[in-house]
Amino acid sequence: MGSGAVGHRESAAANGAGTPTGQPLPILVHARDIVDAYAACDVLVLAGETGCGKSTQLPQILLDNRRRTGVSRVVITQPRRLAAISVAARVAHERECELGTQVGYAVRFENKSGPGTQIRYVTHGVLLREACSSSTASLRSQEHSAFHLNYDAVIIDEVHERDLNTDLLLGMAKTKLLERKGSAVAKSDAEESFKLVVMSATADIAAFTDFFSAPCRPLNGSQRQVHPQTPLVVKQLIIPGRAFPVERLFTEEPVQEYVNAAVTACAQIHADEPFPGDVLCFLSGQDEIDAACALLKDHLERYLGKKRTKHEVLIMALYATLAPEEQQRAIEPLPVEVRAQRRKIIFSTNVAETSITIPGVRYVVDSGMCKMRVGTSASQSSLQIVPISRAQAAQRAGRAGRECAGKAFSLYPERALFSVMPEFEPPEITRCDLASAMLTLFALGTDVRHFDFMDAPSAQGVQNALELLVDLGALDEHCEMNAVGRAMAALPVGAMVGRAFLEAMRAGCAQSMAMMAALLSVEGNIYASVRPERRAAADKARRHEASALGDMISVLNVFEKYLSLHPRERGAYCRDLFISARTLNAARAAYEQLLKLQQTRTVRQGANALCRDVYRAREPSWWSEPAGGPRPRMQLQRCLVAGFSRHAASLLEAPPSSRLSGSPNQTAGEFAVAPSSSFNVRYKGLRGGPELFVHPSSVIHWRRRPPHCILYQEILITSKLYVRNVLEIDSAWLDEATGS
Ligand SMILES: Nc1ncnc2c1ncn2[C@@H]1O[C@H](COP(=O)(O)OP(=O)(O)OP(=O)(O)O)[C@@H](O)[C@H]1O
Repeated sequence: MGSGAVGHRESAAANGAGTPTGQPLPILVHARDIVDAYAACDVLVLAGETGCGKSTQLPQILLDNRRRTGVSRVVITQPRRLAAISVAARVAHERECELGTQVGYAVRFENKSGPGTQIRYVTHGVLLREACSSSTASLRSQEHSAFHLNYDAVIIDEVHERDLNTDLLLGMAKTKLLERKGSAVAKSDAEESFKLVVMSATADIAAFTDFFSAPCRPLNGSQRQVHPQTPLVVKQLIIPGRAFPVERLFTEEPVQEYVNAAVTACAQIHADEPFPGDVLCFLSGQDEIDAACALLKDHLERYLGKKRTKHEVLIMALYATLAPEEQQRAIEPLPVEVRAQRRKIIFSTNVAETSITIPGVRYVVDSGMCKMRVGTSASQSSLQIVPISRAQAAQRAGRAGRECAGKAFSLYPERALFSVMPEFEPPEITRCDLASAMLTLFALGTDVRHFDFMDAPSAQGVQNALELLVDLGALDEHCEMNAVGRAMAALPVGAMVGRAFLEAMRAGCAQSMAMMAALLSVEGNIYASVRPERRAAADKARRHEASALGDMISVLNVFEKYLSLHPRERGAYCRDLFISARTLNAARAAYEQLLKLQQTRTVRQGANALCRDVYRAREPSWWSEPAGGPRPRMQLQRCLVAGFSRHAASLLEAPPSSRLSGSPNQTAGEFAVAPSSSFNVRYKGLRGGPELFVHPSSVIHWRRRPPHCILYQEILITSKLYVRNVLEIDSAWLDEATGS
């Protein structure tokens, strides 16, 4: 291929890199412009309509034109694991190679790529961890940032989502590129010569262009310049045209009950719109999706009759925690021969919002709502159901026009796009607990105050995170990272879980805590969602393994039993207990990784330093077992307290019929026959804040008496502030752990 010519694989065309109608994807028409722009810049900001071919084609264009681009190894990030896996599978198919060879993927706890992989799809988090883990050498140097990536091209896809990891990647990559430009030393190795592409269908491309064109702007406004800064060459490219039009329809007025409205809309589409054409309906979370599946089934059976419903409609759910086989079933097309009389209706969270193509989908129903994590302090961090942004609405609608013209039915009036929805969702860095992000930065040798954020976190957010990290012992009183902090940063779990893990290493219960930490860190519920008619059976089965100490210990019981079984028996165990085999399998991978990490020097040094530094002022015997020997699980509970003390709450009042329990370990086995009235039992966070209620899914509701003091993993805000994944504790342990 001569200079200026743009390569295009025969195989890609043969395997569907074009549209089903045979016309090339818009991005392929502009391949030459892309190659030219990429060759001439440090950072390429690329925008193009949903479905124009960015995620699947761009890495291939760069690779197939390597003589001009110099790209022989490219990494491309996706916000979610489902997208990383499914797009990698599609590209492997287009390039006629086995997934994991030339084209592969890596998501947390799962790697399907090898040394020969040239196109690697990863989640943002995986790329960040890769950059950090190869940073040790650089940390010794004060001259350069410790951001190392062994790729020629780094593509950050769906950059409009602006999750925490994306923002860290953007800042680190910019600093690295500026350092390279300013450095007099010529670099020859690949990691020093990567170029960056950021892309999306719905990003504010001017903001990205400005960010990369500007010199480093540290958070504290200081003029810290390691090298004289030669500005980066930033090119902006907009790919015009979309593969297929999408007609967007809106309601006249806002709907009151959007789950019911979504079900009605799906039923109406089924009745009125021609076949073939599957429906993808966006709701905010698993509970809503389960309810919608059941409602739609009832609705269709009433109007069509059981037999016709069964024959004509396949109702499916799609969310992050679903077993991979079920996710696969939801996204794979119906056989061609049944498409003329059969329709798939998929209720999904935003896992299907960006990047992925669900073949067969022609209609989208958008509730306009999503779940978002908010709260800049760890104790107040919560999941809330909020209106989506205009960018998300466009992404959702875009799922209808992937293979042919489609329709998107929005369950909100058109005016809500401007009166209710923000243009973009607020970057996670401006609304979330920053502790884990700061650990990453400190581990990279970057003081957060010197970091070049695209959008600065609030001063309060930074303060909250620093305080938490000091409380957890990760930073000393001068905010310098110590051995405990370095160990916490090396663990692929949140800061609080990491601290509990180190505590357990010190206390001699690391194996159980590795299981617990894995369970607290995997995405998704251990308990699979159950149809209403099976709920009683599921409750009965689950109660068998449940602990009155709470949800954390109950799932640990289940996990221990699962691991003790022969792999052949595990499937049946999960089915009998209505447990998600996929989540437990992911937890097993995480558990094994944590056991390995526990042996590493950094982590061992962190656990040793706990005694030396963090507990130096305490009685040396405070950790010793109480007279009468250890009580079951007590060690573990106390270690969890050390990590989660900010998530402690005490009972405000007991229901009239209940007496307060005494010591937590005297309550085991005290389950009532039916769930208690404790749904209304109120708790108050020990650090203040609003009243909290235990989530209805908690085993705490099976107890005769609610516990006096609890820890929780997270807050979920729906009609009330619910705490989820609850553990009973003794309030005295809090004083021990916090040294008060
Ligand atoms: N798994 C698949 N099955 C069938 N067609 C697919 C599949 N994946 C992609 N395509 C086709 O390739 C086109 C481009 O997909 P791609 O994901 O590259 O687009 P994109 O520009 O990244 O979209 P978005 O901005 O929505 O992520 C789709 O519109 C669709 O026609």
